Amino acid sequence: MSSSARPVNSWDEFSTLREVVVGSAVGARLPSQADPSSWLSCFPKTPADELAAIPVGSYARRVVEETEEDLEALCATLRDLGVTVHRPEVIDHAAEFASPQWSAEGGFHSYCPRDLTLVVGDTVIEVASPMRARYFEVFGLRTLFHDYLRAGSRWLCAPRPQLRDELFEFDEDGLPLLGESEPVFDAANVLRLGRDVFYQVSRSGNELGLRWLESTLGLLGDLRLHPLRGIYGYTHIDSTIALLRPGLVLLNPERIRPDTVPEALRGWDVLWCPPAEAVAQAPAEPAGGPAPEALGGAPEHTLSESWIGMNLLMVNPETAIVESGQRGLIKQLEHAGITVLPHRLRHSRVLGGGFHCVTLDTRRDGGPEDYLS
Ligand SMILES: NC(=[NH2+])NCCC[C@H](N)C(=O)O
Repeated sequence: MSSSARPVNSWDEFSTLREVVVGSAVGARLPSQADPSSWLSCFPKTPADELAAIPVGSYARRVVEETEEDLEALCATLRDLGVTVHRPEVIDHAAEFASPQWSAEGGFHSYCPRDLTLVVGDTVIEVASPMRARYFEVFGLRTLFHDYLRAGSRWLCAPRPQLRDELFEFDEDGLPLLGESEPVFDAANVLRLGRDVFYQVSRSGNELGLRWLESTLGLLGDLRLHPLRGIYGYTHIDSTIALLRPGLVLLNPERIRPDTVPEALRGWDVLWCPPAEAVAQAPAEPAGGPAPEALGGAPEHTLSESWIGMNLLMVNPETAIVESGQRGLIKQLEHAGITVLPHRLRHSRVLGGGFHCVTLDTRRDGGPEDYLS
């Protein structure tokens, strides 16, 4: 982890990228789905009687090694573009841990730094994720956050969540829901647009989490928080909406219709994402990894839907890093004047993250602009 001499500054999803964290698949594992918080975060559409068929534990060696290759290629491209790149320190995701109310047989991964940390301007915000297995994941970034603090950044943490069983509710079909017994949300439920911030209320971010973020943003400046309800009820917002540049947004047509485009974005030009193109996922066979139940990621049990293909990273308002198999999307972006740098991310569905998920943009050129007037 190289120390950073500059404080964070990140107000949006598209201005020129200067510094970033790129996640890691080292030690990645799928936690037991017997835990309601894992079931809620990982397979919320899977009925209880099908959960047992999902292999848990360490991901297959091939998934990890190929993902690390893909992430290293991403890092090389970003460094060639002059971006300072950080990686998480290795966390023992196999370590068991517990709170007075629950125990976890192990962690998850450090593949998606986007999920647990929100950067708004000069402030690092550690969020309160509803997923128990992720409770200590952010510790892999603490050395970097200490550097940011020394460099002048502000650093806040959401109320430490208890994640008691009462937070995890179930619908009439017995499928998991997120309750309101305490404020919780993943940072990937949030998109930043200068002085405007979008928060998706869903199974990965509740109304109390929205209220806490609203109260906190009020400390950071004259910011406007836009709740998004009824668009996508599941995990994270970044395979539903991608802010490409001021005035241009990529939307998921399976989740948003012209008449349900968020009010604040009406008047923006919309690219409707073409159907996601299947990317070969790891086979189900174990790879002889350390764990007998090594997870290959049977295609029917992936953490992300196919729309993860629209989960892209803007490195500046004219340049995007997109999964190379998404040929229709690449053509559409290029037609909109965006240069696409295609990259592989072979196990994005198995591991649950695309190029926006696997990055945390800590310094960009933009500021608290008003892009909506
Ligand atoms: N930051 C993230 N990990 N985002 C992943 C979102 C994936 C979303 N649940 C989908 O299946 O489309």
